Amino acid sequence: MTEEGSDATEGAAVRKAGTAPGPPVAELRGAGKSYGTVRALHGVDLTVPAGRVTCVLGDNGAGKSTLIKIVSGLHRHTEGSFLVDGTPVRFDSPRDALDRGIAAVYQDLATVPLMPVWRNFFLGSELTRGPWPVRRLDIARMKETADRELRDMGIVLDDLEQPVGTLSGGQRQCVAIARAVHFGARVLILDEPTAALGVRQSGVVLKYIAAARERGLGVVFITHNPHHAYMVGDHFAVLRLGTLELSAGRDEITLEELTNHMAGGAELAALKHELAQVRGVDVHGLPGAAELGGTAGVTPGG
Ligand SMILES: Nc1ncnc2c1ncn2[C@@H]1O[C@H](COP(=O)(O)OP(=O)(O)OP(=O)(O)O)[C@@H](O)[C@H]1O
Repeated sequence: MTEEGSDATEGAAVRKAGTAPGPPVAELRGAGKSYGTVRALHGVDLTVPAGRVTCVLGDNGAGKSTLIKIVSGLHRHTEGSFLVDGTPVRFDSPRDALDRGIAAVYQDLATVPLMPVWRNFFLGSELTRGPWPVRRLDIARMKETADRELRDMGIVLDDLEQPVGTLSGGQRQCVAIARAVHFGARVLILDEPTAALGVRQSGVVLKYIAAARERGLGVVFITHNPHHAYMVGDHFAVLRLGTLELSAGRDEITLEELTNHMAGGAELAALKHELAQVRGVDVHGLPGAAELGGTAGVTPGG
């Protein structure tokens, strides 16, 4: 695969700015989910417009997985509402979500490592030719289509016959993104796509996130990395203990403020104070309470 612009910093260059967001494809209104007595998510408002990257950030246990499970049809919300194209929905399965154009790409991708790239691209939706009962796999058309779709997303592989397991983690994510786009996704949910990747591979994935947006998809980018989020994000939602702590457009928040929100503001200041008592720990680089208060103008949860 040729990886153009594979430096993470180039992600910033491909971020589209200044155009009006498309209509919301998916929308959560006061949505929440309880597992028995555990309230994993509560009162969350989130809009996923076409042609925009909506970043959902949060620490471990913040509720990110629960949120994507609701939007991708794995779990049903137990409070508030979930709308697709302005109509309230309740999905029974990921298949229902896919039928409405909502596709999720998970960290542990559902690919078969030993199968060629083109075969994985069409896994479960193989093209066939000829009449029943002599219908056969249309290998030529699958290869040609996979090649075209990958190229259209700027992904050039030397050999589509290579097993998908030989691709890097970033390349596999890209194939999964191109696949979702080909099969008609309008909303792409990416669950921590850069979590296990180095800087270079993360840059590649960020580039394809931007490419999906350029093709008019609404992208939900789940991450705990504010730097990655800020390179491509148009809107930022920070979850904390199951509620929306912050919801801000790109022009309403700086990277520094977003990072401070993710760091847990007051908690980090308390941690700094505590660590300052420990010999051998340098806390000079950590922001103090004063620096962490700089998010005025951002509407929490708005
Ligand atoms: N099936 C479940 N049954 C009971 N509690 C659950 C279930 N799934 C999640 N929770 C709880 O809901 C809360 C939110 O979890 P969730 O997995 O959505 O967070 P997360 O932000 O995705 O975290 P991580 O980054 O660690 O995956 C946690 O307190 C978790 O323990």
